Amino acid sequence: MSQSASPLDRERAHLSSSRAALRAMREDAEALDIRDVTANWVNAEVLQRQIEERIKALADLSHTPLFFGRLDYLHAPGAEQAEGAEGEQFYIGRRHVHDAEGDPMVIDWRAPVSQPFYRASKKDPMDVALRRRFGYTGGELTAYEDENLTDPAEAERTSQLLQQEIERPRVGPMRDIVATIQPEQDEIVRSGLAGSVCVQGGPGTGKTAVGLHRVAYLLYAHRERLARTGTLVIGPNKSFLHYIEQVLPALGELEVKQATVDDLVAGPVEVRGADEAPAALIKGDARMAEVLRRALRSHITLPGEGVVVVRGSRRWRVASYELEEIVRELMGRDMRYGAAREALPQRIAHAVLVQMERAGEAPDDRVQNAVARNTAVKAAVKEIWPPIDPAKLVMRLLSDADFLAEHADGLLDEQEQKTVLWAKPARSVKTVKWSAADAVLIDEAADLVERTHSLGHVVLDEAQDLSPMQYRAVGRRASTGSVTVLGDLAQGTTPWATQSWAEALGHLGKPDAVVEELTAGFRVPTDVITYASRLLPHIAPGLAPVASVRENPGVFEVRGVSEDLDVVAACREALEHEGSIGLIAADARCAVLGELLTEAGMVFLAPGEETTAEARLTLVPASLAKGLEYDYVVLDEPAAVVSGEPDERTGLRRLYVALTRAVSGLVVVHATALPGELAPV
Ligand SMILES: Nc1ncnc2c1ncn2[C@@H]1O[C@H](COP(=O)(O)OP(=O)(O)OP(=O)(O)O)[C@@H](O)[C@H]1O
Repeated sequence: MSQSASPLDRERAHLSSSRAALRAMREDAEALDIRDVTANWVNAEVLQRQIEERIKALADLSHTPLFFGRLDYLHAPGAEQAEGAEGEQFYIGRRHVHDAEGDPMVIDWRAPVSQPFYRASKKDPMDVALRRRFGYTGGELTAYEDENLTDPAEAERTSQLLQQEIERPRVGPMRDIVATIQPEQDEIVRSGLAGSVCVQGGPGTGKTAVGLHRVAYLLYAHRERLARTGTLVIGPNKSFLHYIEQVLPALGELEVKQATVDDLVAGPVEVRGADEAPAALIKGDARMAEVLRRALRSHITLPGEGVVVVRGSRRWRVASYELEEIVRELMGRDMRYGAAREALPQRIAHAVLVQMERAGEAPDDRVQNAVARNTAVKAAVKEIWPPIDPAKLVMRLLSDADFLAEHADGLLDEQEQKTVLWAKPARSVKTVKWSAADAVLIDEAADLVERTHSLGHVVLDEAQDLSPMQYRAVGRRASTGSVTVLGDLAQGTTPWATQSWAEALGHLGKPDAVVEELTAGFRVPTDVITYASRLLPHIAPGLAPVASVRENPGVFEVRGVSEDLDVVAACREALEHEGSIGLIAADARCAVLGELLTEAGMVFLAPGEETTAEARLTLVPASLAKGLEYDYVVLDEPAAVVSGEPDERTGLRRLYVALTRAVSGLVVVHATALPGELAPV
């Protein structure tokens, strides 16, 4: 390229040579012939799968630019910052691209040299002279914007490209924010794997985005370790998981599992029933963990008599006091019920071996194993430390008033015990209509019997809604790993929603996690968030309102209407704007509104379904709105959203969630009076 080419042309040239380099990398991967290098077919399969994944990861996605930024360092990173040391230029993108010589063309955003792209400022330029952001239109590089971080004459200003990215209308599922992660978000994204983090942030402050980028970052920085131990993202429901499922693959991470808490504990039983709130509240209380522990341990009985082991012509007797000693010792250890049960026969056998040695025999390990398998020993173990089925244990606690009373003594009062007991005792584990809270109890019991497998890192989104027992279920899946907890106390809509992060983190087993707060709002326009924040003093006193960084003032209207057809009309008006439209209504109103939309010939989707040019309207029951966003929201009948919940505070919190889903505009339509709490404060 000639020297006279414009800077934009030069950047475009770098883009096309980077694309060519990526293509070459992909072709190299495709051409790999592994037939000669692998000794057996199992290895070949594994290797082939890795190569296929690499090929997939090297795809050049036309809608995601290969790089979005450039950093011109004053000195080569890592080199002595001596006078005269040469600077270096890096293009920052979603993945590494190198040329035929192996020199980098694009650097992964997660690499240490990329960090100043997110964090450098005039105050702390981090050895960066120039930060350049690129703007794309339909895959074409069309603009760039520079910040000369070390130039004292240049004033600090907000980036227009950044602002445009934040203001861009939303269509379809959630997208990554890799080009515009903010400094305070980046600190959370890049915090170390060893520590757990908890992020409190109001609606639209980017908690979900931060959590997903953090997983991508950790997978980059600790790929091998996490490939072994695994990562998991937990979200509130299937629609939400569907909404976020594209983000990690877009960042090149295909292996992260996603689940709801219900999915985590599913397996032993099928959930077909539901609890009334008071019962669910007690079943979700952390005291239940102790009830279960006691109930399980009550099955351990101290031996009434000793064990006699016959071997050949000799009989060996382990006296009951000796057995008792063994059992007490095992009970005193921090061992799972099942592990201790497995250890017991060996302990008894050991006691026999000691006697054999005293009698002048020289038994070896094989003899000890044989004694451990002896029928008399097995029978004793079964009696002393019987096998326990976790589901049966929970079934008995919830059906047998005496059994519950015995183990809940001093933990649950009489009324509480009555509340959790089933009206009719169950006949078998299979016929019980298990509730979601029961499944969590079974999961706790299962963990008492056998340690739950722990992952390397778990991200828990919308964490404020979990019960203490659910936190414990999540916590044991990260007992040897770390967690990222994301939530907003003001959006807690379950009867057991947490009151404080310290409490939640305690139940999760991560009391030392750092609590960070995000307050800059990227979703909701100022007028809308100001209106919604009127509810804050009633639903979460003490929490700071979100400060919107959106420049677009958005559309905001509160409209009194007289009939349901006016709601349909409001949706039709909203459809005149581009982007996605959400009609949010109390769950009980959705059927009626759905019928009216159909009669009006308007196509609509369910939450989580992907919007298309033909179908941009989603009918969202208020109970499923959490975590989602739409360009324009028509919020139907706030009073019905509030009264749809068992208590007023929950109702107002549900309303707060519904009011904060809009990116560009919110129209509140109501035929009945608005809740008084929406009056100006
Ligand atoms: N740094 C950023 N640059 C551009 N967009 C951003 C940034 N951070 C967040 N966003 C956008 O703001 C919107 C809200 O983000 P997100 O859903 O992560 O917020 P949240 O805190 O989880 O909200 P809620 O509490 O409602 O679940 C998303 O569209 C997200 O892409």
